[in-house]
Amino acid sequence: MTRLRTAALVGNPNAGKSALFNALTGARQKIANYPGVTVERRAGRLVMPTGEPVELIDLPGSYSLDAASPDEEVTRQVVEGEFPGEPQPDVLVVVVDAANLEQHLVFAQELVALGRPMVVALNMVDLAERDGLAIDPDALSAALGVPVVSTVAVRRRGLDELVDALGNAHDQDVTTRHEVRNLSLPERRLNARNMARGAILSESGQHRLHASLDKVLLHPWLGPPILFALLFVIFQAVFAWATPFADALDAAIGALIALANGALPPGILRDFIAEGVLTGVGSVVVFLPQIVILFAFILAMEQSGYMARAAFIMDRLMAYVGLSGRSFIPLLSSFACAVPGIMATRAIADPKDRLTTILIAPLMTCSARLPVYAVIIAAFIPATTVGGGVGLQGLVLFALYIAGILGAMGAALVLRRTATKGGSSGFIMELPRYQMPPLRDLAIGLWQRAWVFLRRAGTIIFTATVALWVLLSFPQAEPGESQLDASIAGHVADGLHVLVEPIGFNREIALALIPAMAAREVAVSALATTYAVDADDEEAEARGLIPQLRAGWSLPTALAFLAWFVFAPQCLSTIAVARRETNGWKWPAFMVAYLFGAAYVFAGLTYWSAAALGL
Ligand SMILES: Nc1nc2c(ncn2[C@@H]2O[C@H](COP(=O)(O)OP(=O)(O)OP(=O)(O)O)[C@@H](O)[C@H]2O)c(=O)[nH]1
Ligand SMILES: [Mg+2]
Repeated sequence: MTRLRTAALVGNPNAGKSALFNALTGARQKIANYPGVTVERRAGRLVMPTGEPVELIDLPGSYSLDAASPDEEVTRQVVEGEFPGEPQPDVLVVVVDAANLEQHLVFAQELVALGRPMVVALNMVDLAERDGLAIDPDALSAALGVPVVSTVAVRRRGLDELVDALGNAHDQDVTTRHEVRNLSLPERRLNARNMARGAILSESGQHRLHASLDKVLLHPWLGPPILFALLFVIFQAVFAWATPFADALDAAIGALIALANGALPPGILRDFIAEGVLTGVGSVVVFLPQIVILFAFILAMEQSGYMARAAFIMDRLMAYVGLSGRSFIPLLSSFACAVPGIMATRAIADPKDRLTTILIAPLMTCSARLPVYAVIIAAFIPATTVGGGVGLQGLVLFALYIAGILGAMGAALVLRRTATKGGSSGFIMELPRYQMPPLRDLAIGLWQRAWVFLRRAGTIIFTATVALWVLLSFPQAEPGESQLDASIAGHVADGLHVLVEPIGFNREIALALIPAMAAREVAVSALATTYAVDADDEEAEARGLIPQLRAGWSLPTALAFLAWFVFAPQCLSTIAVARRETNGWKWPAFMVAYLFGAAYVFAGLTYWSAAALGL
């Protein structure tokens, strides 16, 4: 008996492979209630009851071994042992959705026909039961000729049995499975229907509630306004609910700065800690509550199954600009961050669709823009309500998100007629069932997002801000001279200022844009640090960023700054991932050029029209 070394989770999209992977290995892979979440292979360690470790591999969902999209190709390669640098998995764990059995058995048969040792995880039996379906795993096992174990990945049910079956499967006799070999697709479909019918013990049919929900939510006229209204509420909440928490964080950071100023002797170290670290990085950290609120909504929409409906609703709009609804999920992920968004395009089969989606993904308002938008809104947009208790600040934030979406749609429209010309493919996406988001998963997801944000603050934002502080602090100014004028950074800013002055940007903005190439939030920390370094005395320094902005910027400048960040591709990670996903520099270079061009034009238009209106 040889030792079991590797096992791979395979199956249709949204079967719960990653949920099983997380439950078995303790990993924290992203799971969400729509197809196409996992787009690359991930390995983790599963410890068998004997104490032996097994490498468990989570794979992208797939409908067959004839790969249609880049993510499905990864699955095919791993399953067939062609993935570079990786041996063929010893055992396949085929994950099927119990409530969608007929459909999932089509691919399962293709896998069985490979004649490899395998176990079937009959997952989501809880949802099947909820829908009034009772399924007999033994009947299914007899029909497929492989062991079948019922599981509920999110409640950790059936995991021990699955692990046992996995251990035994390694020495399976695969010679008894000839009957399913070499069937055509229609034959497999027919077989799947028969097998599913044979395994279903009872069916009471309680799909009605969900069907009627979809009648409303997917209604051609009702669906879009409902989606729109929901997004509107989210942005209202981001401002309304976050304020007390943000104020408390702000006060805490203020207290830390006062503490540092009191405890340390005047000098370079104190300035470094107060101006560079606490003021700079702190100015970004205060936006944590807003980020958390935004993600609470996004995660709940993903887990409940509503997000896939949103893709369905958007499909028509997407078709107008030459994209399919398939692009919606990657674009939606880009609201968190364009990096996973661009990776999610691997689930798009058509190469031109995929390229277009990559090129427009950075226009979706990622969470790194939230601090930039929020600080300008807090400084320049009064916290009043307009008609019927709608908060003006939330409204402006909503408008900025819409501006990003419209920008992306406009860009797609142009690209599809020029650079990525070609017919657009049809929309095929199954709609997942609705379900209450598991609170535990929500909490884990939120914690992960908060942690990503804080880690960025501690690494990339910290580094860029400290580097800027050094350039701002040396050489030191003569008495009476402004520190900014004297510094190296000030001289660099003078050069760039010439370029951006026509679009209403001042020297501080010009300076902040340089380190903000690393990440957008750095624009905020850079401004905070610049004003703190340049402040004449401690009192001016302690006032914080928002009063400095109010005192130093005109409204047209502030609006132009917002318009700039709707478009500007200020994120090195996005550029890097675009290079990786398009295998070269051509498209990322194109992306950066067109986005900077658009940023310049739209910031300029905003500045000049605001100025003309006398704002
Ligand atoms: N109720 C219930 N929900 C489950 C179960 N397993 C997974 N889910 C949910 O089903 C959804 C899909 O789970 P994932 O693990 O992301 O599915 P996947 O097979 O990895 O999907 P792709 O990566 O897109 O191929 C998520 O919302 C999970 O919370 C289960 O046994 N019961
Ligand atoms: Mg997955």
